[in-house]
Amino acid sequence: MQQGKPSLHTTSWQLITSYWFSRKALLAWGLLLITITLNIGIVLINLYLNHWQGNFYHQLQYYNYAGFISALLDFSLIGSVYIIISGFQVFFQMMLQMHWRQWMTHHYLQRWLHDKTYYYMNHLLHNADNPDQRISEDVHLLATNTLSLFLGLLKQIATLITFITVLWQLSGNLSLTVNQTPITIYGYLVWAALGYSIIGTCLITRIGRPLVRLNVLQQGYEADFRYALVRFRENDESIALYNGETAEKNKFMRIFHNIYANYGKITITSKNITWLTVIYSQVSIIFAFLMASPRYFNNEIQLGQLFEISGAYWYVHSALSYIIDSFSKIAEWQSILIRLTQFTQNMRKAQLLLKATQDLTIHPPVNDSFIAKDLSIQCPRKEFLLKNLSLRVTAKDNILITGPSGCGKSTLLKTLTGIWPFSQGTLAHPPKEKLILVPQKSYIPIHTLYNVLLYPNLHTPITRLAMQETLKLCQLSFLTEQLDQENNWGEILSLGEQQKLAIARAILHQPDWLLLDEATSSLDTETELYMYALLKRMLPKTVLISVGHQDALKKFHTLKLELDGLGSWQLSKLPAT
Ligand SMILES: Nc1ncnc2c1ncn2[C@@H]1O[C@H](COP(=O)(O)OP(=O)(O)OP(=O)(O)O)[C@@H](O)[C@H]1O
Repeated sequence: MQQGKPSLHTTSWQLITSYWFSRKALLAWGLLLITITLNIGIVLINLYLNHWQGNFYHQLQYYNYAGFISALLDFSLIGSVYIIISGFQVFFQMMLQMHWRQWMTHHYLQRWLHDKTYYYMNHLLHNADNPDQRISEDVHLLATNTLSLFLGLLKQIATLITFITVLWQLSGNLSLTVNQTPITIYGYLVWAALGYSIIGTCLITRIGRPLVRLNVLQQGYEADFRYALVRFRENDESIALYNGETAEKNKFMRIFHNIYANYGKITITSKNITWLTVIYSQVSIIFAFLMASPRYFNNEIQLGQLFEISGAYWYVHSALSYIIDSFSKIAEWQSILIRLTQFTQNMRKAQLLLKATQDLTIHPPVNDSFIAKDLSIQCPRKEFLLKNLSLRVTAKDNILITGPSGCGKSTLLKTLTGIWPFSQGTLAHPPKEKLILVPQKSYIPIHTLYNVLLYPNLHTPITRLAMQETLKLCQLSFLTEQLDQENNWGEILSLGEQQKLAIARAILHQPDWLLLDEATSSLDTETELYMYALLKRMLPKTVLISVGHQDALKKFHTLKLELDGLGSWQLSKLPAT
C-alpha cells in the first residue's frame, strides 16, 4: 500500500482498481470478459427483435398469415436464445461480484487487523467508524453496485451505438421552414432523443444531488443505532442492576431521531426524483410516436416501420437516459465509496500513528534478562507518565508495579508488550508468543472451553488431561467435564471465575514473561494469594510483572517499581520470604 497522504480521489480510485490489478486479476478479467460478451449478445438480440417487430406488424397490416406464423417461429427461437444468455449473464456477473467481495473482505480484514490497526483506531484515534458495517455491508455493496453500474453503462453504450445507426436510417429527414428559409434536419429523431435526454439528465442531477450526502449520513446514523443496541446487549446485566432502562430508551430515541429526521429529507428528495423520472419516461413513450407521426400520416412510412422507429427510438432514449434511470443507485454507490474511502484513510492514519509516535527499539532478551533503557511513556494528552526508566531484570526476578490510580501502571504493561505508541527508549523482551498479558477482564471467545484454553494459539499441543489438571488446580473442577461445551463463558462465569480461567490459560501456555494487570482483583485475599503461589509453583522460570494494590503480593516479588504518574519512578528490592 502506498504511504504518505493520498487524496480522497486517489484513495477511492485505488479502492476500486486494486482488485483488478491483484494476483487474482486473471480470473476477474476472465469473468468480466464473459459477462461483457453475453451483454453484447443481449444487445444484438434486441437489435434483431426490433427489426422483427417491424416485420411482424408489416405481416399483420397485409393480413399475411404464413408470414405471421413464420415471424412467431423466429421469435420463439430467438427468445429461447435470449433466455439462456440472460441466465448465464446473471450467473457470471454474480460470480464476479462474490469473487470481488471475497477479495476485498480479505484485503480489508488483513489491513484492519495488521499491526493492531483496529486497536489504534478505536482506542487512540477514536475513529473506528463502525467497522462491522464497512467490512460486511459496504464492501459487499461496493462490489455489487460498481459491477452492475459499469456493466449497465457498457450495455447502454453498446445499445446506443447499435440503435443510433438504425434510428438514423429509419428516421429520415425533417423539412421545416423557418422565416421562409427551408431547413432540413437529417436523422432528426436521433437529435430529438439526444436533446430530450440531455435536458432530463441536467434536471435530475440538479434535483438529486443532495441524495449522495444524505445517504452517507443515513448509513452513519443507522450504524450508530445498531452499535448502541449491541452495546446495550453486551452490558445488559449492568444496565438492569442500575435500572437504566429509561436512560437507555431516551438515548436510543435520541439516536433514532437522527435516522428519522434525515430519512425525511431523503424521502422528499426521492419523491422529487421519482416525479421527474416518471414524467420523463411517460412522456418519452408518446414522444417517439409524436415525432415520427408526420411521416406516417404523409404516407412516407408504414405501420411496421412506425413501430420499428418507435422501438429504435426507445432503445436510443433509454441508453441516453442511463444516468437518470440509475440516479438513486449512482447516489448510493457514491456514498458507499465515500464511506469506504474514509475508512481506508482512517486505517492509514492509525498505521502511521504507531510509526510517527513510537520510538522504541525492541531487542530479544540478552542472557535471559530484560532491560528497559531510558524508557519514557506519554499518554495521548502528551503528559509524561514515566521518564527515563532504566531497569534490568534477571530470570529470577519478579516485579510488582505500584502507584496511585491513573499513574500509568497499565500503560507501562502495554508498553512492555509493544502496543502503546507514545513511547521512546529501548526494550529487550521475549518474542510475543512467549509473553502474555492478563488484564483484569480477559477476553473469552464464544467457543468450546477447550478452545478458550488454547486461545489464541489453537494448535498449541496441550493435552486434555493437562487442561483438566490445571482447571482443578485453579479451583475450577466443575469445568473439567465441560471442555467440549460451546458457550458464552464470559457471561456464564463470575468475574472471579473468569480470572481463574485466565490464569489457567496462562499456566498452560508457559510464557517466559507473564504480565498481570490486577489479574486477581476479583478474588478474595486468600484465593488471590493461593493463585500467586500456584503461578510461582507452576511457572518457576517465568518472570512475573504484576500490577496490584495488595501489600500481601509483595512476598511473591523480588522488586518493587513505584510510579508517581508525573514521570518519576523508584525501584526497590523486596525482602525475600
Ligand atoms: N486510550 C487512551 N486515551 C487517552 N488517555 C488514556 C488512554 N489510556 C490511558 N489513558 C490515560 O493514561 C493515564 C494512565 O492510565 P493507566 O490505565 O495506565 O493508569 P493505571 O495506573 O493503570 O490506573 P488504575 O490503577 O486506575 O488502573 C490515565 O490518566 C488515563 O486516563
